[in-house]
Amino acid sequence: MRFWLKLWVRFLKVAIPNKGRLQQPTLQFLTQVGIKPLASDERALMIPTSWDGVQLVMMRTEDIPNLVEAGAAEIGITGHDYVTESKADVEELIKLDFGKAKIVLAVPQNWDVENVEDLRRKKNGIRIATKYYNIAKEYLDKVDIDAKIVKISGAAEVMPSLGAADAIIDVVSTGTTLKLHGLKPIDEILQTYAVVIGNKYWMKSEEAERVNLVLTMMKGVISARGRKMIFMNVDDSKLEDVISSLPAMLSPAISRLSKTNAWEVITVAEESQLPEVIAKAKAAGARDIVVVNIEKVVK
Ligand SMILES: Nc1ncnc2c1ncn2[C@@H]1O[C@H](COP(=O)(O)OP(=O)(O)OP(=O)(O)O)[C@@H](O)[C@H]1O
Ligand SMILES: O=P(O)(O)OC[C@H]1O[C@H](OP(=O)(O)OP(=O)(O)O)[C@H](O)[C@@H]1O
Ligand SMILES: [Mg+2]
Repeated sequence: MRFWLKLWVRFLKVAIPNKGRLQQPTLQFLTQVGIKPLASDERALMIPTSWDGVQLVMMRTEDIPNLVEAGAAEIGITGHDYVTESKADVEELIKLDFGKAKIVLAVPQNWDVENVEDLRRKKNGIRIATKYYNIAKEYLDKVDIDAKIVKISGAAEVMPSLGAADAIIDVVSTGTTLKLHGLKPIDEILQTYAVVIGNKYWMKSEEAERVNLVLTMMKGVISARGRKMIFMNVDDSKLEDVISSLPAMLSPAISRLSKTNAWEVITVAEESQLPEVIAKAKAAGARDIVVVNIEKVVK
């Protein structure tokens, strides 16, 4: 690698949304990872962090795939929809558990059209407003719908009532915005979510070690989400029964309590299974049950 490139990567740059829906959950996630922004000025676009050598670069969510491909940042957090739309040559490295939504084709509620076959038969040559031009084009070709794409950069739902388009392709989660504008979804095109992406060159370079450490910690946070650690005390006579009632990543850990005939049993469980796990352990003879949050699970 050229010397000046080596100097340039003394900072590992992580591109994150400078505004919008993904910004707060991204900052919260990075703080759990150990990358806490250290900036006082809200307008700063390059921000040092608590992880020495790691810098945050604030960018528009939809620009992040192309900028990571170009090497402006080694890794980035953006939406899977924008990675697909941009056709950027980047690697999708970690699927995150926020920013979940769907891209759908929606038409006016009062149309006698319930699915894409109806649309093809009844409404030829319609205009479809969307900010996802490439996703729309590929989809319309695949389902063989003859339509004109009206490229806009947001507020798609209002276009049919303004007469600027007949239907839309847009992002939906609760469906409230579609309903409010007299529209109904008739086909799902793509599931989207927030995702960590990486520049392909850096992933293979000698600098990848530092990038990989950040990715390992990120995966650790995601694995820990939704899991709890459970501690309990168990008398010797009940130990076998309690252990066989418990889930664990491998098997529950035990350690002898001093000056007693009892054990401390430690295990990990999915948060959703917690009431059941506690009920079973208690019925089997466990007591003094303590549940604690897990920060990271590094595999
Ligand atoms: N209604 C929604 N519910 C949940 N997630 C969504 C929703 N809309 C979008 N997203 C997710 O959030 C990401 C960013 O959304 P979007 O492009 O709308 O930007 P934004 O953060 O709202 O900012 P902007 O003001 O530029 O629209 C998308 O890539 C998608 O994964
Ligand atoms: O199905 P719903 O829960 O109603 O969500 C859908 C809305 O969410 C997004 O807008 P966002 O709130 O991100 O604002 P934006 O239009 O400024 O992007 C999207 O553009 C829809 O308008
Ligand atoms: Mg939005």
